[in-house]
Amino acid sequence: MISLMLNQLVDQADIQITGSKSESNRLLVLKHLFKNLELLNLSNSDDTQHLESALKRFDDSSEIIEIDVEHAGTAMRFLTALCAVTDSQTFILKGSQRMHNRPISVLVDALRTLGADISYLEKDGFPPLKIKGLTLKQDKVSISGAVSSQYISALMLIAPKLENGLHLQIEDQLTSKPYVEMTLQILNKIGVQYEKSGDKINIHPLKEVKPIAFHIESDWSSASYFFSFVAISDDLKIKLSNYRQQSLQGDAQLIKFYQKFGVGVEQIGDKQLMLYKKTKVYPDFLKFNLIETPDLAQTIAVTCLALGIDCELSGLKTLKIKETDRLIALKNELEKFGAEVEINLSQLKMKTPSVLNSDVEVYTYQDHRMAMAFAPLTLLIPIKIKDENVVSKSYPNFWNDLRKLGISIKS
Ligand SMILES: O=C(O)C1=C[C@@H](OP(=O)(O)O)[C@@H](O)[C@H](O)C1
Ligand SMILES: C=C(OP(=O)(O)O)C(=O)O
Repeated sequence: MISLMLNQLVDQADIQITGSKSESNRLLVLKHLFKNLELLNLSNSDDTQHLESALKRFDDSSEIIEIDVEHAGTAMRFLTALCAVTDSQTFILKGSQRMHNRPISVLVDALRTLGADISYLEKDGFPPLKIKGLTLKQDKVSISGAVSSQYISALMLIAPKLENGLHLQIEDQLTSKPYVEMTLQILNKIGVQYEKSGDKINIHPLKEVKPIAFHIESDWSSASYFFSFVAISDDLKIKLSNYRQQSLQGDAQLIKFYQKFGVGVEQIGDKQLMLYKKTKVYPDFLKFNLIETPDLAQTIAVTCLALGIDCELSGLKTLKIKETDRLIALKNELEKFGAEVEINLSQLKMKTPSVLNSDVEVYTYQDHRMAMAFAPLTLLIPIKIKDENVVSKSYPNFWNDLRKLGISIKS
């Protein structure tokens, strides 16, 4: 447990966040498949490190290669597809207890349709998995986009290595769409050809890529906590390095969302953004659909709480199967501060209190984003955060970076 307290808020802080974990994890898989990629500004998140260590294990000579990705969702999903096409090796893919309760049958069924040999080792539909790598011959599959976009990205990443590429038909409403776009754009940058028309994606095979250096933009989901700090502050400025307003990451939509919270963004040169407080006039009520940006839900809910803005956040159906059931976790913790929160399967409605309760201990439910989303409340009241080390899943330097704002952090 740590106690956070505002010492003396600085006028301006310079924050350097490492590369996007989503871009990093896609590129690591592609580098494994195509070799010729040089990756700059790779994420230092646990999730990326788990994937990197897992990929090193592919050279093991053991009969069965056992890989543990702990809490890393993209690593679990991307490796499932990659192991399935790694001919003549057998893998056991497992994760944390939570990972063993995050569904994977949509991806496993799609890979089986393509000819993969995958079996469930415990509960049907969930990791751990046993995967016997094969050369997959099929090239057509339909897959639901409603549960997680990561299943679709996983298939797209191995697609150029399939003999005839892959014809994907996405069924149902696609969640987290910008992550699928990101995968397509990254594939395209390394030379993979594709056609996309409505719910159909056709990815062409590619034998090899020309040597290419890829400069990974810093992580927009991690930047969200600083947008929240600026929104809650009177006049804080934060300079973020390695960001562009035009991004492969859907969470760059933060700029649009945080305009409503009075945050302005100025581009400095090619690669830096300055966040500043533009206005202190906000609406009393805000409605956002976050189906494209689920990782921003917690940050936005806490900013609303801090600014006394009642809100209705929708498009949150997938929050239940992330690091924790984020809808329940949010309701529990927002209510500790005095908010009235109603949740259903895909929505959160909040009525904010006129004064925030103090002396609150925020529980984090093994979810990095619970810890980081609540931290900006420190600008208003001292708070305590339980199991603070969870942040390393995506942003290991988070607490050190908060010290740069003038916040004292004591264990
Ligand atoms: O593809 C990716 O890199 C991600 C996709 C999203 O997951 P879902 O598609 O499961 O919503 C997002 O929440 C996750 O943090 C990263
Ligand atoms: C949901 C997340 O990650 P993943 O699904 O990759 O575990 C996240 O980082 O918020």
